[in-house]
Amino acid sequence: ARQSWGYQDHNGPEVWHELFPLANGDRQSPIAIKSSEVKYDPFLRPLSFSYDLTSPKVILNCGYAFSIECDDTEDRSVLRAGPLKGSYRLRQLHFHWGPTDDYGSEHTVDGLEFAAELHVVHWNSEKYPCFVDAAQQPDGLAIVGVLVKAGEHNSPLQKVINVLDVIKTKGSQVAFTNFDPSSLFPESLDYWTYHGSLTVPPLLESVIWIVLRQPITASSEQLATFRSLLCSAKGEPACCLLSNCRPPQPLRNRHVRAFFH
Ligand SMILES: CNS(=O)(=O)c1c(F)c(F)c(SCCN)c(F)c1F
Ligand SMILES: [Zn+2]
Repeated sequence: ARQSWGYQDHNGPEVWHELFPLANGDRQSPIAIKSSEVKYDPFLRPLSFSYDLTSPKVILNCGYAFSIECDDTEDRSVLRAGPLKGSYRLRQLHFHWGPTDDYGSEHTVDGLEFAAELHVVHWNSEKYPCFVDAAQQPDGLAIVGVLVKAGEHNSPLQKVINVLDVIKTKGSQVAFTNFDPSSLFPESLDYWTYHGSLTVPPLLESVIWIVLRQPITASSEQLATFRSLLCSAKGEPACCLLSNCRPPQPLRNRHVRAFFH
């Protein structure tokens, strides 16, 4: 069968459109945020979230990233307000990164690339019965994006990094609970918001993006641990997951709104 998608030259973001035509859609993510072109929207509200420490259940290496998967069978961890109507249930969180500390975020701000980016994924549990259905709808998902700058050691992140050696190969997973995803948020919850998509195939255009203005930091050693994960399964020739970031996509007929002046 044809190689599935990935991040190498032969199967990376530049050729995803061959298998996933939505790659050339008109509300693709990520985007390059230009602060001079965003519009302050006085009707945007502060973000409101409440996360239950026991929602996270496992951490897994899915081959193109590692993710902390949460129990989303009931409304225990939700995101509300901000640009959203109704409440969105926490599903999972994961990171994107690059081969060096110089780039690896997906969203960029005024041309600035960050070392990595955290995505906290939620789905509209008021309107849709499950994540898979919500992911097909224009208002189905809400993802909080947090930019990660290389710098100071990040101690809440270290709890996640400590288990990465146990999920080195694609398909491996380990129990991971008693964790508060908001421990990874920066102090300011100022955000930009726009309508976009998943940034991996199938690139579904179902995401209300909420990108926090203030980056968090992680040390170079912590970022290097991300790159030591393997995109190969156990028993296969080892290949490191050096980068899993999609470059910015055309804004087309979209506006980015700011919660702050
Ligand atoms: C925005 N980042 S992303 O890479 O496109 C991405 C993922 F990696 C995800 F894993 C999920 S959850 C669906 C799988 N269980 C998601 F909604 C999502 F949008
Ligand atoms: Zn992501």
